[in-house]
Order: sequence, then structure tokens, then C-alpha cells
Amino acid sequence: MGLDHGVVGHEGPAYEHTWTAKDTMLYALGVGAGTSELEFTTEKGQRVLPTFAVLAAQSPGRRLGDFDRAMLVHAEQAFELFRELPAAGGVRTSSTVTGIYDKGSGALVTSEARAVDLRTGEPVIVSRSAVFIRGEGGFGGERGPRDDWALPDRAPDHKITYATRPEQALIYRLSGDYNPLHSDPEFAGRAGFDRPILHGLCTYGVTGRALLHVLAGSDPSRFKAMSGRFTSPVFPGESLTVSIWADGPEVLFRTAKDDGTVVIDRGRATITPG
Ligand SMILES: C/C=C/C(=O)SCCNC(=O)CCNC(=O)[C@H](O)C(C)(C)COP(=O)(O)OP(=O)(O)OC[C@H]1O[C@@H](n2cnc3c(N)ncnc32)[C@H](O)[C@@H]1OP(=O)(O)O
Repeated sequence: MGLDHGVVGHEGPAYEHTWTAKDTMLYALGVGAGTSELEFTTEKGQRVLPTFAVLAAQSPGRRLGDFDRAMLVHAEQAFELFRELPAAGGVRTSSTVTGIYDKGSGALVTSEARAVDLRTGEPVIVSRSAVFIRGEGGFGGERGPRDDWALPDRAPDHKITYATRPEQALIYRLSGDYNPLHSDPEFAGRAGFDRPILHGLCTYGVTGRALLHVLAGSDPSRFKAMSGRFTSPVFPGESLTVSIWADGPEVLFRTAKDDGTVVIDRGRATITPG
């Protein structure tokens, strides 16, 4: 039992991922877009939500060792997007586990994926993510790097609230993440949750929609980067409020539930001026 620390630093096999216009529309529905965002949810002049970049750059996960999968949660997610994604397209991705850190209550496993255009080889996406495996800390490793994100000491410049649907996770999972933590009450119970929780990347996508519409005039070509830390689970049906501090192209944000619980913290985004 335990994590395999030998995976750190080794690049996995290249993985090719293609997607169709239907895949990107289904993704938009999965992160809550609907009738007021038809350019993302229908084929008429279809464009792609920037946060789809994270899915486009995903590859089958590396085996990290022996542990209870129910104890693994998505902890952090960042991406850089070098150009607007096409409604249908393809990338070749190579990914590397970049670190396994000892956080006491758990282990933090960080990875980086680089995706290039399948046809031209040009860089399209860099995606950095971390998973937190509860109960796998305490192995005497480093705690890992810290960042200098600080909550601005002024009210947010923008606040926007989006509802999620009770069946949101059941729609989102059709974009390819069938982890039963998000659909199976028995499995979720084993992980210590009263009911299935929303995918972190669904919360991330809802948050990305808020940033796109409020700051980028709904233009995906202006959306260059986004990062954040998942700090608390979301249950499907809960509302999400994104608070945004925007002085210029570098943006800070936080996403919280109605009771004030912060679910994405330390948010940063880069949006170019229109
Ligand atoms: C397959 C699943 C996919 C999914 O989509 S799951 C759904 C999305 N994810 C979530 O809902 C996770 C929400 N986050 C949490 O529930 C908690 O958050 C954690 C369980 C991840 C950690 O909580 P705790 O064990 O109480 O940790 P601590 O005592 O707050 O912090 C211990 C150290 O861990 C660092 N840390 C805490 N949370 C995170 C995180 N999300 N990403 C990266 N690091 C984290 C802290 O900073 C600190 O470390 P330092 O002492 O070195 O500063």
C-alpha cells in the first residue's frame, strides 16, 4: 500500500485526443451554460468555453500507487491557453507527475500536461493540476511550494451568481469523468460525503463562464489563463458566487457557496483587454 514516489519526473506516453462540436456543446451544458449562451451550446457560430482546455489536455491518469480512490480529490487546477480552441479539433498531450508533497493530512500530487495541435504541432495548452489524497500524508516528504496569493482588502469589483442544477454532475460526467464520487451515493458515502459531490472541474467551468462573460465580453480569444485551488466540496444544486477583483489583465477571484464557504480560493486569471 502507499504512493509510488518513483513516478515523479517521468513523462508519460503521448496521448492523442480529438473532440467534436457535440463534445464542446455537451461540455458547455455540463458547466451550466444554457439558452442565454447559445454561441457555446448550439452549432450556430459555435465557440468553445476556455475552460474546455483542461479537458482537451487530459490524458489517462498515471498509476500513482495503491490507495483508496475514494480518498482522492481534485485540489488545484491551472491552464494557459495559447489560442482559442476550435469547436472540433485535436491535440497531442504529454504529461508528467511533477511532485508528491507531504501535507500531513494527505499527499498532494502535482502534474503538468502540454498539448500541441495534432496537425501543426503548435503549442495550444499547458495544464497544471494537483490531487489531494487524504490519509496518504505523513511520509516525511517536503511540504511543497507556497504561493503569495492574498485577498485584496477591498470589496470585489464584480460579483456574479450562477445556479447549478441538482443533476449537474450527471450532465457534466458525460464529458468523460465517470468517477462514481459524483454519481453513486454509496461510493460518495465511503468517501465521507452525505451524497455525491460536484466535479471540481464543473465548479471550475461555472467559474470560468463568470470570468468570461464579466471580464472578456464573452470572447474566448481574450481568455488566456486561469488557476485556482479547490477548498471545499460543492453539492449539485448549490449556487456559486464568483467574486472578482480586476485592476487590469491580471485578475484575482474566489468562488463561494450561499453560506459563504469558499470552494475555489486563490483564483487568478489573465484576460486581455478588448
Ligand atoms: C477525483 C475527484 C475529483 C473531484 O472533482 S473532487 C471535487 C473537487 N475537489 C474538492 O471538493 C476538494 C475540496 N478541498 C478539500 O476538501 C480540502 O481542501 C482538502 C481535503 C483537499 C484538504 O483539506 P485538509 O486536509 O483539511 O487540509 P488543510 O489542513 O486545510 O491543509 C493541509 C495542507 O494542505 C494544503 N492544502 C489544503 N487544501 C489544498 C488544496 N486544495 N490544494 C493544495 N493544497 C492544499 C494546505 O495549504 C496545507 O499545506 P501547507 O501547510 O503546506 O500550507
